[in-house]
Amino acid sequence: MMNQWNQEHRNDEYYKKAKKQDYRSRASFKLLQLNRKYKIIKKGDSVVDLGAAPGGWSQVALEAAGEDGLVIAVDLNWIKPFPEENFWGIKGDFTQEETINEIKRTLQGKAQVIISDAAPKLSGIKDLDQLRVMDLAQTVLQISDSVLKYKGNIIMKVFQGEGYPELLKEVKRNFQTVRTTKPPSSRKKSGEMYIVGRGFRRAGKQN
Ligand SMILES: C[S@@+](CC[C@H](N)C(=O)[O-])C[C@H]1O[C@@H](n2cnc3c(N)ncnc32)[C@H](O)[C@@H]1O
Repeated sequence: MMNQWNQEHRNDEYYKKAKKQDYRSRASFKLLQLNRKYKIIKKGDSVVDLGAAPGGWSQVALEAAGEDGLVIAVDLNWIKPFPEENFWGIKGDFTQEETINEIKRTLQGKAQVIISDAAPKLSGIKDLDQLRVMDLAQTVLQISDSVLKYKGNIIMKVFQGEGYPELLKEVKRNFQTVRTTKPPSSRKKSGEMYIVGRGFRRAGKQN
């Protein structure tokens, strides 16, 4: 018998839309809505998608960046490849240096955009989970230091709680304009928030 979560999920408007429009996840609509509002990904952009499986955000990024763009998708889990030649999947842990090096090798330069919908495995212990969420978000910021182009953009998922104000401050130090937002397709009862940063301005990094 179907449990309550599955039942609610299947009745969900965005779940149905994702099925109908051939998106791999309902999460696709979050990036669609964020990108429509903030114009983060443009044609020809190189995009690094951190925590990308099963690939719903990558699909949207591929559409937004077009055939002259590049999408590199990284996840602990295998991501079924897309037919587009400008898609590159990496199975790996982005907290590990070898994975970062593989991203850099594939990029052959730097990315205009980093998107991260990454979420750690939850233990159910609230404080520990918040710590893991914040650790992962800090790692995403560190990756932007070496992977993102000067004036590049970022979208990252976070959960409000311990460590969130400090993280937000750090994003504000690193980007010219920063917004926090919850797209309409993000479930109201979910504590997730998205930080949108534009204009990466790390000192001395002009490329
Ligand atoms: C909510 S899902 C992403 C959904 C995706 N944006 C989509 O639209 O299909 C979060 C993903 O983060 C991945 N993840 C969490 N920690 C990771 C890490 N350290 N390295 C790589 N992927 C990670 C998980 O494996 C999971 O697939």
